[in-house]
Amino acid sequence: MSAQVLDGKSLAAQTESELLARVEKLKQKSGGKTPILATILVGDDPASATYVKMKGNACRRVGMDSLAVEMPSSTTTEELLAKIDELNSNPDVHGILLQHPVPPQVDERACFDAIALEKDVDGVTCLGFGRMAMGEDAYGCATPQGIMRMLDHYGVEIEGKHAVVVGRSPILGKPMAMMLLQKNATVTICHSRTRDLPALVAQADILVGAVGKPEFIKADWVKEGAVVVDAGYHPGGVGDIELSALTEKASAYTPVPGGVGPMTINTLIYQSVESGEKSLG
Ligand SMILES: Nc1nc(=O)c2c([nH]1)NC[C@@H]1CN(c3ccc(C(=O)N[C@@H](CCC(=O)O)C(=O)O)cc3)C=[N+]21
Repeated sequence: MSAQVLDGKSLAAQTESELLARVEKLKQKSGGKTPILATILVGDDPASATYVKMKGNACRRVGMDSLAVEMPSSTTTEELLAKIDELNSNPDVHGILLQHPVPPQVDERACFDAIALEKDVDGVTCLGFGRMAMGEDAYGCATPQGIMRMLDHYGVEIEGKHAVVVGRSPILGKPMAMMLLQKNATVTICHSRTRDLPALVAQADILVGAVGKPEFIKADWVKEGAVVVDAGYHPGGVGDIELSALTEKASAYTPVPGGVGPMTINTLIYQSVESGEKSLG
């Protein structure tokens, strides 16, 4: 049997039309105001610049504005902290995205954590993570939250399932594991020191590839009927999982491109609209 495609691109497009209506309503209520997402790009990495541009474009498609902040690759932690402070106290800004990665001299964790909780629509702060992990109200980290929204939309059952997350990065694997745990999955987190990764992957009812290495997870490790989520994004349109060989074996999978990527951006925009509604509505 061939697998169900968890189409993130079409779900994101469908959600955008709902968001457009919500932003329109907010504008009427607030005398023409619109939610604003501030995007911060530090340095001149072309891939990061492209992603940030895509995020700004998505804002405009739903009728929001974005405020694009660009800082040179020589930026210090202090300079970036000062910029974040300024955006925190700007009442017209409802969300702040600090694009990862920042240049090596910048303390990325300190800068993420300087983002005010109510503006942390990308879900990168320790406080937001901790609240989410405890089941308290917080904006979820964009990529894993986008994956959760997609699993929910396509009716993938999570409770009681064995979810195996390969990768433990601060804005992907770690929050992903906590979100799946929150939905009552039994969660295994694998990483670079894990012994016998293939044997653990083979146990997954839900497999999440979040290692950042092209096709690192092999198709023949995966259990028949697994739900396969590929959060990797690499040049040439491949993910972290050998997906082409899985379209018959998995029960469902996220394509690359068109799966997790569009849902990441959509979640950032979705949460920015929510933040705008909280302060303008
Ligand atoms: N603070 C922070 N938050 C992030 O969410 C964040 C980040 N930093 N740094 C980099 C990663 C990467 N990321 C992607 C977003 C969209 C696509 C995406 O839409 N990809 C398209 C293909 C895009 C293309 O290359 O044409 C797709 O998968 O269909 C991919 C990757 C967000 N990230």
